[in-house]
Amino acid sequence: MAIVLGPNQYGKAENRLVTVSRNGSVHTIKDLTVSTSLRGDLADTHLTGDNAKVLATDTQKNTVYAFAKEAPVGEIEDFALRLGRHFVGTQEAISGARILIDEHAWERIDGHDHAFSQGSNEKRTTAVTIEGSQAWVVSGVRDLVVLKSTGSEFHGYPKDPYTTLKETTDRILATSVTARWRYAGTDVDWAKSFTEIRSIMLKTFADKHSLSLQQTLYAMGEAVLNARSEVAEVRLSMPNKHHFLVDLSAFGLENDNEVFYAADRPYGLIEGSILRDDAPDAGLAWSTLPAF
Ligand SMILES: O=c1[nH]c(=O)c2[nH]c(=O)[nH]c2[nH]1
Repeated sequence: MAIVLGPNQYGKAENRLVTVSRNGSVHTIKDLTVSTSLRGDLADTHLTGDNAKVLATDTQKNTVYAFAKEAPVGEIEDFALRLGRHFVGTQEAISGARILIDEHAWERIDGHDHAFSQGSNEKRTTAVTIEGSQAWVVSGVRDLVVLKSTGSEFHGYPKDPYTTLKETTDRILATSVTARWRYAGTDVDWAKSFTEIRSIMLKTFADKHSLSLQQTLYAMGEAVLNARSEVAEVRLSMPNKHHFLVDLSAFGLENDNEVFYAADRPYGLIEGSILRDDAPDAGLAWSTLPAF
């Protein structure tokens, strides 16, 4: 029996980067969380502590901030591709890179030039993987919280000795969408693609009469693939944020689908992938990302 080093990567996680671009008194801000991970010929440092091939995580952090000054950050996918290609292209021992970026949204306060409010916790995300000269881009959105107060039913499920859930033809459906979509290539208008995919998912959530959150999840992914040819696969993770009807009968009150208890846990967790059956091979696109 021999003990060997398995897959490994290293980098600086969650660099918080905020940039201000000025056009006179009109400012634009970008608020990013950037994580870098490098892979390659890294056995020596693990086995003997020889760091000759280890680009320090501190250097990786500095590169993130220097790159933000040397050229406009632009779209998160472009920034991630720049960083990943730089590390792989300039460090002989480094054959691959994984760059994760979350973009935190800020909105202008009332059209103000340089004051902003953070309206929601929603994040635009990207995960770029570089291996040699190849690149894969998986972008997405996190913490996109949505609710519809009707247009959702749930019934027809098996009743076993432990089933207490009542069937319903009218319930609240609420979730916090984590979506990741894999692009077929890298020649993409990232900003336009993001905006349209987000809006397609929201419209489908709103319009689709739901018989289960699973059906809604599939419909959202299907709608994205039907409308956006640049996307090969969509993975969705959607907690069912249950809203339980409160029993008010003890007070002689009838609850006509008006008063709910919003439970925070436990929650149903509905996850799935929707893809084209002729989608190009995923390669390393999903490596080290959560399954959904
Ligand atoms: O849309 C739903 N899917 C389920 O699988 C499920 N299970 C459950 O208890 N409620 C729901 N709702």
